[in-house]
Amino acid sequence: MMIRSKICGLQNPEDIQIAVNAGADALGFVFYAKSPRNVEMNVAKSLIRNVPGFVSTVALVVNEQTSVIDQILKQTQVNYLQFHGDESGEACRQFGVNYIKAIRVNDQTNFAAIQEEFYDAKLLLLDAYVPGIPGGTGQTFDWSLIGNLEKPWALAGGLTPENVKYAIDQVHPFAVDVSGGVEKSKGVKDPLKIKQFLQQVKAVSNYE
Ligand SMILES: O=C(O)c1ccccc1NCC(=O)[C@H](O)[C@H](O)COP(=O)(O)O
Repeated sequence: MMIRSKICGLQNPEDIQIAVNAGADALGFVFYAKSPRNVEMNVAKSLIRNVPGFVSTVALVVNEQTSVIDQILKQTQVNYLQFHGDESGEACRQFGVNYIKAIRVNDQTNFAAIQEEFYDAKLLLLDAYVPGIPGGTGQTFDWSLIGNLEKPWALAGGLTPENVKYAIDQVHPFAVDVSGGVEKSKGVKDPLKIKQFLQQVKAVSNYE
């Protein structure tokens, strides 16, 4: 089966080009001022405008005001919203735009309740739970905590070119999502690691 991939935290046209050419299915843009990967609206607008068709663009937000999200949608015409905070299902669906809900998994995570709350999410994105950090932690989590999910889900959290094949073999996600694992330093993408990561994902996809 083909495993879908998203490269997250993109901030410049060069890295986008590398990711697109190497076959990324989706590109993530962080709209969260506290993140080293944050993109200003005008920059995001120009970056997203130049992403070719059939490559999805995703705006990441954390407990953001409705008016700001309205602006993101209006200015960038991004394809998906990805919610990383404590947003309810109702808060996520109020924009009438396809959305992804990030779930920071720990031993308290109730997968049945999540599936019910976010029944119309296009994907659930399972990420590491690190207190006080909403995402992009670079940490893996205990994959044995992943419960039954009927809807497609993406594995995130601490993935790298070195461990992504193993991770896919272990938990069989619909998609994988990476940020820190394809960086040289916090917030600075490494073109070689982006290519290697996507090559690894495609290699698994070919034999699965
Ligand atoms: O990247 C950030 O800084 C960030 C900040 C706030 C909310 C979400 C954020 N990123 C989310 C992601 O990039 C994804 O969850 C990613 O797949 C996981 O990150 P990583 O463990 O660094 O690969």
